[in-house]
Amino acid sequence: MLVESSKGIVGIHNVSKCYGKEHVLKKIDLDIMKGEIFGLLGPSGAGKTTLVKQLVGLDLPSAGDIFIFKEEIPSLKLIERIGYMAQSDALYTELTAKENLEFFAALYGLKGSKKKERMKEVMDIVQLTDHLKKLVSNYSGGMKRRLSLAIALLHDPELLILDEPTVGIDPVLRKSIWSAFYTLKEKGTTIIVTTHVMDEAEKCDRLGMIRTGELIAVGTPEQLKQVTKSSSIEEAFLVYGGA
Ligand SMILES: Nc1ncnc2c1ncn2[C@@H]1O[C@H](COP(=O)(O)OP(=O)(O)OP(=O)(O)O)[C@@H](O)[C@H]1O
Repeated sequence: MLVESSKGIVGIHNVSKCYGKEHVLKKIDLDIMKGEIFGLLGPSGAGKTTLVKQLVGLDLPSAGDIFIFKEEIPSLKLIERIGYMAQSDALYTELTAKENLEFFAALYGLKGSKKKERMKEVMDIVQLTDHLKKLVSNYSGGMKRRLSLAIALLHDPELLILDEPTVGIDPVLRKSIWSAFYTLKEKGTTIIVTTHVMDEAEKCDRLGMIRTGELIAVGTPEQLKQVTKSSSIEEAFLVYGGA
Protein backbone atom coordinates (compact mmCIF):
# COMPACT_ATOMS: atom_id res chain seq x y z
CA MET A 1 0.00 0.00 0.00
CA LEU A 2 1.27 3.47 -0.88
CA VAL A 3 0.45 6.79 0.72
CA GLU A 4 1.59 10.32 0.04
CA SER A 5 3.69 11.82 2.78
CA SER A 6 5.65 14.95 2.09
CA LYS A 7 6.85 15.30 5.68
CA GLY A 8 9.30 12.53 6.32
CA ILE A 9 10.73 9.30 5.06
CA VAL A 10 9.61 7.50 8.21
CA GLY A 11 6.07 8.06 9.41
CA ILE A 12 4.92 6.46 12.65
CA HIS A 13 1.22 7.00 13.17
CA ASN A 14 -0.60 6.34 16.41
CA VAL A 15 1.42 3.20 17.10
CA SER A 16 0.64 1.17 20.20
CA LYS A 17 1.83 -2.21 21.37
CA CYS A 18 0.44 -4.42 24.10
CA TYR A 19 1.82 -7.61 25.52
CA GLY A 20 -1.13 -8.98 27.44
CA LYS A 21 -2.08 -6.20 29.82
CA GLU A 22 1.24 -4.40 29.48
CA HIS A 23 1.17 -1.31 27.22
CA VAL A 24 4.70 -1.22 25.91
CA LEU A 25 4.10 1.54 23.33
CA LYS A 26 1.38 4.13 23.71
CA LYS A 27 0.10 6.04 20.67
CA ILE A 28 3.45 7.01 19.21
CA ASP A 29 3.31 9.68 16.49
CA LEU A 30 6.58 10.60 14.88
CA ASP A 31 7.99 11.69 11.52
CA ILE A 32 11.66 11.30 10.73
CA MET A 33 13.20 13.40 7.95
CA LYS A 34 15.68 12.47 5.26
CA GLY A 35 19.30 13.00 6.24
CA GLU A 36 18.80 13.46 9.95
CA ILE A 37 20.33 11.55 12.82
CA PHE A 38 17.37 10.84 15.03
CA GLY A 39 18.00 9.51 18.54
CA LEU A 40 15.48 7.50 20.52
CA LEU A 41 16.42 8.13 24.10
CA GLY A 42 15.00 6.37 27.10
CA PRO A 43 15.83 4.17 30.07
CA SER A 44 15.96 0.39 29.91
CA GLY A 45 12.52 -1.08 29.24
CA ALA A 46 11.08 2.20 27.86
CA GLY A 47 10.12 0.60 24.54
CA LYS A 48 12.94 1.71 22.21
CA THR A 49 13.78 -1.77 20.90
CA THR A 50 10.11 -2.62 20.43
CA LEU A 51 9.68 0.50 18.30
CA VAL A 52 12.76 -0.05 16.13
CA LYS A 53 11.84 -3.70 15.61
CA GLN A 54 8.52 -2.48 14.28
CA LEU A 55 10.32 -0.14 11.88
CA VAL A 56 12.10 -3.09 10.30
CA GLY A 57 9.04 -5.34 10.37
CA LEU A 58 10.35 -7.76 13.01
CA ASP A 59 7.48 -6.90 15.31
CA LEU A 60 3.98 -5.64 14.50
CA PRO A 61 2.08 -2.82 16.23
CA SER A 62 -1.14 -3.73 18.05
CA ALA A 63 -2.61 -0.51 16.60
CA GLY A 64 -1.46 2.24 14.26
CA ASP A 65 0.74 2.06 11.19
CA ILE A 66 4.25 2.76 10.01
CA PHE A 67 5.32 3.97 6.57
CA ILE A 68 8.90 4.09 5.33
CA PHE A 69 9.68 5.54 1.90
CA LYS A 70 5.88 5.71 1.46
CA GLU A 71 5.62 1.94 1.83
CA GLU A 72 3.62 0.39 4.63
CA ILE A 73 5.67 -1.75 7.00
CA PRO A 74 6.19 -4.68 6.95
CA SER A 75 7.42 -4.67 3.37
CA LEU A 76 10.04 -6.92 1.80
CA LYS A 77 10.54 -4.30 -0.91
CA LEU A 78 12.50 -2.18 1.52
CA ILE A 79 15.06 -4.77 2.52
CA GLU A 80 17.81 -3.27 0.33
CA ARG A 81 17.10 0.29 1.41
CA ILE A 82 17.35 -0.27 5.16
CA GLY A 83 20.31 -1.35 7.29
CA TYR A 84 19.47 -2.72 10.72
CA MET A 85 21.69 -3.48 13.66
CA ALA A 86 19.90 -5.36 16.42
CA GLN A 87 20.75 -5.13 20.09
CA SER A 88 21.90 -8.74 20.19
CA ASP A 89 24.40 -9.62 17.51
CA ALA A 90 23.09 -11.73 14.64
CA LEU A 91 26.37 -13.26 13.51
CA TYR A 92 27.56 -16.69 12.46
CA THR A 93 30.10 -17.30 15.19
CA GLU A 94 31.51 -20.46 13.60
CA LEU A 95 32.52 -18.43 10.54
CA THR A 96 35.21 -15.78 10.13
CA ALA A 97 34.32 -12.10 9.94
CA LYS A 98 35.10 -12.17 6.22
CA GLU A 99 32.76 -15.12 5.69
CA ASN A 100 30.03 -13.31 7.61
CA LEU A 101 30.44 -10.25 5.39
CA GLU A 102 30.43 -12.48 2.28
CA PHE A 103 27.17 -14.04 3.42
CA PHE A 104 25.42 -10.71 3.94
CA ALA A 105 26.90 -9.30 0.72
CA ALA A 106 25.33 -12.22 -1.18
CA LEU A 107 22.01 -11.53 0.53
CA TYR A 108 22.10 -7.94 -0.73
CA GLY A 109 23.31 -8.87 -4.20
CA LEU A 110 26.73 -7.26 -3.81
CA LYS A 111 29.32 -8.79 -6.14
CA GLY A 112 32.80 -8.43 -7.59
CA SER A 113 34.82 -5.27 -7.06
CA LYS A 114 31.86 -3.40 -5.51
CA LYS A 115 31.62 -6.11 -2.85
CA LYS A 116 35.35 -5.99 -2.13
CA GLU A 117 35.30 -2.22 -1.94
CA ARG A 118 32.34 -2.11 0.45
CA MET A 119 33.78 -4.84 2.68
CA LYS A 120 36.99 -2.87 3.02
CA GLU A 121 35.19 0.43 3.63
CA VAL A 122 32.94 -0.88 6.39
CA MET A 123 35.69 -2.84 8.15
CA ASP A 124 37.87 0.29 8.08
CA ILE A 125 35.07 2.30 9.72
CA VAL A 126 34.82 -0.16 12.61
CA GLN A 127 38.59 -0.75 12.66
CA LEU A 128 38.44 -4.50 12.22
CA THR A 129 40.41 -4.80 8.98
CA ASP A 130 43.20 -6.67 10.76
CA HIS A 131 40.74 -9.22 12.14
CA LEU A 132 38.94 -10.23 8.95
CA LYS A 133 40.16 -13.81 9.01
CA LYS A 134 39.47 -14.43 12.67
CA LEU A 135 36.59 -16.68 13.72
CA VAL A 136 33.79 -14.59 15.18
CA SER A 137 33.67 -16.99 18.15
CA ASN A 138 37.11 -15.57 19.03
CA TYR A 139 35.91 -11.96 18.84
CA SER A 140 35.33 -9.94 22.01
CA GLY A 141 31.86 -8.55 22.76
CA GLY A 142 32.84 -5.09 21.48
CA MET A 143 34.33 -6.58 18.30
CA LYS A 144 31.08 -8.42 17.63
CA ARG A 145 29.15 -5.14 18.00
CA ARG A 146 31.53 -3.51 15.55
CA LEU A 147 31.15 -6.34 13.05
CA SER A 148 27.35 -6.11 13.37
CA LEU A 149 27.61 -2.42 12.60
CA ALA A 150 29.82 -3.12 9.58
CA ILE A 151 27.19 -5.55 8.29
CA ALA A 152 24.40 -2.99 8.74
CA LEU A 153 26.45 -0.51 6.67
CA LEU A 154 27.54 -3.02 4.02
CA HIS A 155 24.91 -2.40 1.32
CA ASP A 156 25.08 1.38 1.78
CA PRO A 157 21.42 1.68 2.81
CA GLU A 158 19.47 4.96 2.64
CA LEU A 159 18.13 4.39 6.14
CA LEU A 160 20.13 2.98 9.03
CA ILE A 161 18.36 1.73 12.12
CA LEU A 162 20.80 1.03 14.93
CA ASP A 163 19.80 -0.35 18.31
CA GLU A 164 22.42 0.79 20.83
CA PRO A 165 25.26 0.54 18.29
CA THR A 166 28.09 1.67 20.54
CA VAL A 167 27.41 -0.34 23.69
CA GLY A 168 30.67 -1.99 24.76
CA ILE A 169 32.76 0.12 22.40
CA ASP A 170 35.58 2.22 23.85
CA PRO A 171 35.32 6.05 23.78
CA VAL A 172 37.99 6.55 21.10
CA LEU A 173 36.38 4.18 18.63
CA ARG A 174 32.94 5.47 19.59
CA LYS A 175 34.06 8.92 18.51
CA SER A 176 35.31 7.63 15.18
CA ILE A 177 32.08 5.69 14.61
CA TRP A 178 30.10 8.87 15.24
CA SER A 179 32.23 10.74 12.75
CA ALA A 180 31.38 7.98 10.23
CA PHE A 181 27.69 8.59 11.01
CA TYR A 182 28.14 12.31 10.21
CA THR A 183 29.85 11.45 6.92
CA LEU A 184 26.93 9.19 6.01
CA LYS A 185 24.45 11.89 6.99
CA GLU A 186 26.23 14.40 4.74
CA LYS A 187 25.65 12.17 1.78
CA GLY A 188 21.96 11.90 2.63
CA THR A 189 21.72 8.75 4.75
CA THR A 190 19.08 8.90 7.48
CA ILE A 191 20.07 7.34 10.80
CA ILE A 192 17.84 6.27 13.65
CA VAL A 193 19.77 5.31 16.73
CA THR A 194 18.56 4.16 20.14
CA THR A 195 20.57 5.07 23.18
CA HIS A 196 20.40 5.58 26.88
CA VAL A 197 23.72 7.39 26.92
CA MET A 198 23.24 11.11 27.38
CA ASP A 199 26.43 12.33 25.70
CA GLU A 200 25.50 10.29 22.64
CA ALA A 201 22.02 11.82 22.64
CA GLU A 202 23.67 15.27 22.40
CA LYS A 203 25.21 14.22 19.08
CA CYS A 204 21.84 13.62 17.40
CA ASP A 205 20.09 16.22 15.22
CA ARG A 206 16.81 15.48 16.94
CA LEU A 207 15.76 13.35 19.84
CA GLY A 208 12.62 11.51 20.79
CA MET A 209 12.43 10.89 24.52
CA ILE A 210 10.62 7.69 25.47
CA ARG A 211 9.48 6.76 28.92
CA THR A 212 7.27 3.76 29.76
CA GLY A 213 6.11 3.49 26.16
CA GLU A 214 5.25 7.16 25.75
CA LEU A 215 6.98 9.64 23.51
CA ILE A 216 7.26 12.44 26.05
CA ALA A 217 9.22 14.98 23.97
CA VAL A 218 10.67 15.50 20.49
CA GLY A 219 13.12 18.19 19.43
CA THR A 220 16.74 19.11 18.89
CA PRO A 221 18.92 18.65 21.97
CA GLU A 222 19.16 22.46 22.20
CA GLN A 223 15.37 22.91 22.04
CA LEU A 224 14.75 20.26 24.67
CA LYS A 225 17.22 21.91 27.03
CA GLN A 226 15.94 25.42 26.36
CA VAL A 227 12.26 24.61 26.84
CA THR A 228 12.95 22.86 30.14
CA LYS A 229 15.58 25.41 31.21
CA SER A 230 17.99 22.53 31.68
CA SER A 231 21.74 22.50 31.38
CA SER A 232 21.88 18.89 30.22
CA ILE A 233 19.78 16.38 28.28
CA GLU A 234 19.60 14.25 31.39
CA GLU A 235 18.01 17.10 33.31
CA ALA A 236 15.63 17.85 30.41
CA PHE A 237 14.58 14.18 30.38
CA LEU A 238 13.81 14.33 34.09
CA VAL A 239 11.75 17.49 33.64
CA TYR A 240 9.73 15.95 30.78
CA GLY A 241 9.32 12.83 32.86
CA GLY A 242 7.67 14.90 35.57
CA ALA A 243 10.52 14.96 38.09
N1 LIG B 1 8.11 -10.39 23.46
C1 LIG B 1 7.78 -9.74 24.56
N2 LIG B 1 6.84 -10.21 25.41
C2 LIG B 1 6.49 -9.53 26.52
N3 LIG B 1 7.00 -8.33 26.88
C3 LIG B 1 7.93 -7.81 26.08
C4 LIG B 1 8.38 -8.45 24.88
N4 LIG B 1 9.30 -7.66 24.28
C5 LIG B 1 9.44 -6.58 25.08
N5 LIG B 1 8.63 -6.66 26.15
C6 LIG B 1 8.49 -5.66 27.21
O1 LIG B 1 8.37 -4.40 26.61
C7 LIG B 1 8.97 -3.38 27.41
C8 LIG B 1 9.89 -2.56 26.52
O2 LIG B 1 11.01 -3.35 26.12
P1 LIG B 1 12.08 -2.81 25.09
O3 LIG B 1 13.04 -3.92 24.85
O4 LIG B 1 11.40 -2.25 23.89
O5 LIG B 1 12.76 -1.63 25.92
P2 LIG B 1 14.08 -0.79 25.62
O6 LIG B 1 13.72 0.63 25.81
O7 LIG B 1 14.61 -1.17 24.28
O8 LIG B 1 15.06 -1.27 26.74
P3 LIG B 1 16.65 -1.56 26.71
O9 LIG B 1 17.32 -0.24 26.62
O10 LIG B 1 16.91 -2.28 27.99
O11 LIG B 1 16.88 -2.43 25.51
C9 LIG B 1 9.67 -4.11 28.55
O12 LIG B 1 8.86 -4.00 29.69
C10 LIG B 1 9.75 -5.53 28.07
O13 LIG B 1 9.71 -6.44 29.15
